[in-house]
Amino acid sequence: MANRQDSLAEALDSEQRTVAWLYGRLDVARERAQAALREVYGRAGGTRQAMVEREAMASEHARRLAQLNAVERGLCFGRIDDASGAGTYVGRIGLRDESHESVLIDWRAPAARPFYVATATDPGGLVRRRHLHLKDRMVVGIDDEVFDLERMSDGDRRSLVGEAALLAALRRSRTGRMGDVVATIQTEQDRVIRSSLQGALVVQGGPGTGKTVAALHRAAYLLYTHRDTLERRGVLVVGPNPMFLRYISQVLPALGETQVVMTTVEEMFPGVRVSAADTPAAAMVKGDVRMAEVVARALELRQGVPQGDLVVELDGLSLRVPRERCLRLRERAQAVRLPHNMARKLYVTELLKELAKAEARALEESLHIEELVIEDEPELSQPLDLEGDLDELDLELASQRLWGEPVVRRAVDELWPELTPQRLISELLSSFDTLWAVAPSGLEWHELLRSPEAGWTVGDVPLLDEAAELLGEDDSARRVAARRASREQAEQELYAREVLQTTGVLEEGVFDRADVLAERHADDGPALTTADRAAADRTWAYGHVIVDEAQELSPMAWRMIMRRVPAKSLTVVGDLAQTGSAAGARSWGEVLDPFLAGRWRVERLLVNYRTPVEIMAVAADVLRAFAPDQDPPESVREGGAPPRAVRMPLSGLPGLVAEELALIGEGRVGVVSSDARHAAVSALFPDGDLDAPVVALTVGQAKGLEFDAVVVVDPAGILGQSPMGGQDLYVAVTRATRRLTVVHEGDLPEVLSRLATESTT
Ligand SMILES: Nc1ncnc2c1ncn2[C@@H]1O[C@H](COP(=O)(O)OP(=O)(O)OP(=O)(O)O)[C@@H](O)[C@H]1O
Repeated sequence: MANRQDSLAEALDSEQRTVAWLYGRLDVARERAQAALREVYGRAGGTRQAMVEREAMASEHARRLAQLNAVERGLCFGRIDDASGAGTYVGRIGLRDESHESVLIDWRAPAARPFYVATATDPGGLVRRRHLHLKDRMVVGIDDEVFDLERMSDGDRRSLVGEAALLAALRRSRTGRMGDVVATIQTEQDRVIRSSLQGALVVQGGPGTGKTVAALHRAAYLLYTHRDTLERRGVLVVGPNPMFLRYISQVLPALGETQVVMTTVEEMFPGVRVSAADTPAAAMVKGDVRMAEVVARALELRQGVPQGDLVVELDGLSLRVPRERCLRLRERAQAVRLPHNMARKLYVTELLKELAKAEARALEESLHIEELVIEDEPELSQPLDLEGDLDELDLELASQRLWGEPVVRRAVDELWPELTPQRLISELLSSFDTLWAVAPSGLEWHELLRSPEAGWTVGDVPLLDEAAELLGEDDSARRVAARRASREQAEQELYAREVLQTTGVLEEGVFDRADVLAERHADDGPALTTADRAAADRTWAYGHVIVDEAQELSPMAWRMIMRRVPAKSLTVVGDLAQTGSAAGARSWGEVLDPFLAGRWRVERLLVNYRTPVEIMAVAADVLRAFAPDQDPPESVREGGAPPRAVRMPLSGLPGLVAEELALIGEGRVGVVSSDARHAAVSALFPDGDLDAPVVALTVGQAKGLEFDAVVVVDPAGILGQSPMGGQDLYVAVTRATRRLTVVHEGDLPEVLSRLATESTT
């Protein structure tokens, strides 16, 4: 025994020396990046070109420095030994020694792959995989997995240590934020992470199978492997709600990646803030793919269709353009297939010419010129043809003059108005007549009717996006402004640097400088990084898009997402058994085939790293009842507290939650209730944000999150709140990592009968 402990101490000691040395290399790399950054900012003046180059170099050094700072915690977490006895260290970043030999392998590099994929049956040349546990810069633990004991030295055999690193990681209390799992990525997850950038990858898996965490590591892997393409085009992560984005917000920065744009469907239309909710029936209709046709037809109704002849009264003249003529102009404008606001220019130009001719005709009529006969001047006696005499230049001048007349402008605007997406959609959804005229039969369009003042809903966002595509955006003004802003920014930076230099602040260190830069980034000034520019631009084409909780997206939302990624390089992450939205997915083929025609692949994750076996048994009952074609995942953890049901009024919740808190120690409690009970429950736990010990949520908000203990309130209400109530209950009971309590006032739903009700106070 003593012998074994000595060996362990020896092994820890030896690893400590290596780890300390690796941290030394990290410090050197940081000093170099700082010096390089300082040197770039120290350079004075120069041409604009030189300034631009300097800015690019400074960004690169600053990025490197940020990356080196991000990897401080757990720099090195693994070691793989092959039969030759050589050990390779795996860490969050790659490092080299003075002679440029690799001393730490980046977890994303091909050489690190054996660390993740070696198994007892297929060790891939490894004899041992070792996990190192660090606290600050100290090695505090070691886990070994041996693949070939025969080929290990005696010393190494004696020092074998083995609490599974994965289980240790899973046992930790939840902090309210998802952490990275670089040290314990499992083989099936590694396949997801390193799957090719090309095409669409669907990651289907039950709750807690690590879909989200694998997708985020995949983002970091893709950025590492295809840095050139993806830094230019950017990577977008779409999550289900802002709370979820906050929950996952620390994963990528901890992996040294800060340039990924994260958003939700509700935030995907710049300038629109969602403030209302749809009924399930309205959400269903808004998400129906036929809404694309509804929007297009509503727009067509706004394109040059007068009720009768167009008549404009101007200075006592009636300018008349026959309806037939207006319709022909409309046909011509539509034939060029430009977006509405651009085709408008064509229509307006032609219509003004028609009005100019109409004016000439009206003038002729008013003067009765055709009746004028001058005896000796037969030339002049010809009936005058003012309209026929107008040449192109006359028409143009007359058009310009007419365009200056408010009455003409009003008439033209009426026929082919310049529209914003907001106006088109708001007017569509609040007009019985328009909806009635444009909706295809079978679509429950009356569910859409709302007042013109109603707030925007999540379901409106894809409709607005659809409208924006059809309307087109004249972004020339924006591009000119961006160019101007970029010039101003370069000048401001030069000024800031000169100020820093003259005041000597620059010499105090790069972080002072970085602060100045950060301030500038926060300004209204120009966006500098790809991520900044992409996030502000609705029409940005991303290099890769990751969609999480993808089963919730409606067909209309998919159309919007697909526009953001013309190359169709996507990671689609979800679980068809958890679909809560009435407009959500029932099968991946149904969702993706309209865009990808079968060109997508699926990876399945089957192991649940979150929910203990005992709780998963309850969840499996729910799944069997409501989605019998879906299989629950297999839990790796067992021995959790038995899940329970408690019958009691809501007033008893604070006491019960306090009990749960005491039982889990450092961790966090999530109180997940039906929509109907949410207001009352959140009044009991008012300051529940993600970092608080207790947070009250609806099922929709809890999607994708996890807590040490979960209290599900009003299961019957959850089941009844929408046509997907069964799936909602499945989501609610799969959020716990350790303890599950179901609180009910009435009878416990049959599907939860496995839970014995504890008390009836
Ligand atoms: N390889 C791993 N090592 C350590 N922890 C892991 C690993 N894989 C997953 N986990 C942990 O398991 C939990 C569930 O992961 P995650 O949230 O990614 O699952 P999910 O499939 O997205 O779940 P849901 O469908 O419920 O949203 C997280 O705490 C995650 O950190």
